[in-house]
Amino acid sequence: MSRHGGSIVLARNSVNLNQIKVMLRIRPSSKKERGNPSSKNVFEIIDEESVVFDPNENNDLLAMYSKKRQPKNLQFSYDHIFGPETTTDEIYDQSIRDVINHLQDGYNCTIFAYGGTGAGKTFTMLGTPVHPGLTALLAEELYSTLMEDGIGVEIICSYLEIYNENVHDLLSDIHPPKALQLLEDGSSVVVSDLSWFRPSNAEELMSILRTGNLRRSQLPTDTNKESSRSHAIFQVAVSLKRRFGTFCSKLCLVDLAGSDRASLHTDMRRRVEGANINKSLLALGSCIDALADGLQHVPFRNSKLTRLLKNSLDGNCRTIMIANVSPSSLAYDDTFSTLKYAARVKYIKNSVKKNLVSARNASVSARDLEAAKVEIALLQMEIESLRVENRDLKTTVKEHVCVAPEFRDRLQSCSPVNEPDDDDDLPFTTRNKIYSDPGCRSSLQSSGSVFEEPGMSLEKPRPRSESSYEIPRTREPLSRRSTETLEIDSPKSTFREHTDVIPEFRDYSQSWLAEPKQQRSVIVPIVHVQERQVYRDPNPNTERRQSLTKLQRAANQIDSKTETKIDENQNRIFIWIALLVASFCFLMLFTSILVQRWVVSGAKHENPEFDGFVQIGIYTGKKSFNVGQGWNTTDFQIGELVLMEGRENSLNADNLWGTVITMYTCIILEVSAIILAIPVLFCPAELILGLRGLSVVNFLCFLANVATLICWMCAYFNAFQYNVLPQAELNDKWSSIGQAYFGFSFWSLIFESTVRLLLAIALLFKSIGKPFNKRPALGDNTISSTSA
Ligand SMILES: Nc1ncnc2c1ncn2[C@@H]1O[C@H](COP(=O)(O)OP(=O)(O)OP(=O)(O)O)[C@@H](O)[C@H]1O
Repeated sequence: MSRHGGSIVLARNSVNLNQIKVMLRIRPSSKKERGNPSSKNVFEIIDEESVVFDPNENNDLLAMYSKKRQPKNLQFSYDHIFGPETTTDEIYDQSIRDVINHLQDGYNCTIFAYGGTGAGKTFTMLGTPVHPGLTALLAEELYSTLMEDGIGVEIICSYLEIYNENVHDLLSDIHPPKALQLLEDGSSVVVSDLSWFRPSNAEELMSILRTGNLRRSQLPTDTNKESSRSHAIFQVAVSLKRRFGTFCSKLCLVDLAGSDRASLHTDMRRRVEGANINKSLLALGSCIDALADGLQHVPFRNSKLTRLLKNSLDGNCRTIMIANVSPSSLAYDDTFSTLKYAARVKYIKNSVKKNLVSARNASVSARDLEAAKVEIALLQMEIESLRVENRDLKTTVKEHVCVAPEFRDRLQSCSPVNEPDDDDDLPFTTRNKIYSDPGCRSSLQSSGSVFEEPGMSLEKPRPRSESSYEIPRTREPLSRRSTETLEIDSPKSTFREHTDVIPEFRDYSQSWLAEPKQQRSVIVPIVHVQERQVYRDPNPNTERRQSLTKLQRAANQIDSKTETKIDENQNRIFIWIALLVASFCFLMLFTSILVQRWVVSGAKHENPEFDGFVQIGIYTGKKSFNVGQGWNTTDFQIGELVLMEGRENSLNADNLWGTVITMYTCIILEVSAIILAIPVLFCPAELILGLRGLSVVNFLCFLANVATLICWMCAYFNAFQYNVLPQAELNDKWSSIGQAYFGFSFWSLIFESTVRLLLAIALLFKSIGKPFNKRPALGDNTISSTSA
């Protein structure tokens, strides 16, 4: 019972969540109202939930008998009454803050401000820079609360107005604004071609809102110099991914246009505007009446406003109505009308449900559809942003280029039109998995490790063996890049993991990009990465982790050995030179043997007119004497020299045998040096013999040469210096004592030995730090299965 006798309680308070929450906000008197003597306060606030409209004045008796209009003296109760002193912040704290929790729980929410023109709707919803409205406060808290979750939160927004019964997109740049269509979609209405934005923070959301406000139709009225001539609906869709599903909720913030008295306007445009505003508000009133009376038919289709607010009034939505009123009697009719509206709204019941899109429960219902619509809007946003990202990437790709055949091939292989032909031949599922990974390209691009240049010929890797492929070596200038084989046991690892884990890949891409563009095509790869399926661990996580650990270890080993790897191209040239030098040396040795002029000894006669000499080889010798009748030449066997009698120092057999043995050793080693150098040319050095092996062989050649030379020097000093002529010629007054000197064969061998020694040193020098003959065993630079 009211303390005001005769007043009627038109609204009752309720805590039912399905009911629309109705709040009354009485704004402070404006300057104009305060300055008007006929203006008086029409409210008496009883408590937080009750207010008396047009209360009886104290001099009741006088009023009763005077001709003055009788005060209505009506008491209204709402969920909350906010007096003129209450700030928007306080309203937010007391009644609006819960909206964030509802959104988080997956409930749709609508807050709409209702009231006559100049009653304070826009002030409440949007506010001013000094007094932020509910939208700003909600936006701030929405981001600060939801973004704490981090991953799985998406917020998008749209802003539209209904002006003269046309729906305009306030965020569209099209001018004049295009009238958008409303499409019936089951129980709800969708605005076609409405643009949605994804603000990343509250400030961005507010700037979107401000942009929309600038485009909103406004005109000054008698009551309000910035009167909104359209109904504005700002929508914020929220998607929250939770473990058990995705909550999709939507917040609608509605700032209705104030009712207008068309008769006050002479301007035709203003009259039409006013008529349309009133028409839509009337339609809203009819709907509220029908809903409050529980009628079967609610005339939502009578206006665009009611069609759009249908779900907020009659559907799955938690709705808050803020009835804005002026305290002044100057807005008496508007205020009374608003109070009645608000009181009727209290009787409307909604059916509020959570919008949970569950993977398990896929039954299609109205609320699922509602959630799906929000989801669709979010996905459309995502598509749009991906389009932009794709365009940016295409631009970036023109400046960055795929850095290695392996990378490029993989990128190529990601494309369905460019599947590698030999993919099926790959022995391991690992490789097939990588090649067929459709996310490969995007993951590579987003990793920032790999780039692709359109127009560049993409060559395939040259498999070294059926389970290996090529990747570029790093830390070498591109022009000197060589081939190496890297074995990595990575049965389940993706290519992305390769690029992430092996620093060489990244280094390569960086060095590649650092080179001038015209030089980039000179790519001589190659490191071979051999993927071997080693693990049979059924637990993919363990396997993956082990694989990554192994990759990391392999990468470290590559790092430490990079400096010691052989540049194959350089090696080939070097080995070619070594082979030519070795062949030349062998030629010298062969010529030495062929010429058989190791020692040449003069033969003097007592008669100085006579002349002669003896050429001494390994097996044979030749004597030439000129006794005045021309030269007389005879061959002889070296054996004869050994067995020769009458010599002061005979040429002993040891020297001869030593020469024969060392000479044969020379021949064998030199031939083998040539033979061994040939395969090294055509296979990786480490795999066959290695440079150091060749160096050793050449050094042995040198030693054999030296041994031969020593034999000859011994023979020279022991025998040839004294006498190489038989007794008969001695008797004929011939003598060779002290006249021997080294011949062509000896000097040729000395020259060859020197060259051979230099070659051996060069090979040794070149092979420093390289494996001796074979590449290291598999376990040395790969990770064997046991190492895990
Ligand atoms: N609670 C308040 N405190 C201070 N000033 C207020 C308050 N409410 C409204 N005003 C002021 O009253 C004027 C009219 O307010 P507002 O524009 O919000 O009205 P409205 O209901 O949106 O009007 P219309 O429907 O014509 O657009 C503005 O100058 C605004 O600053």
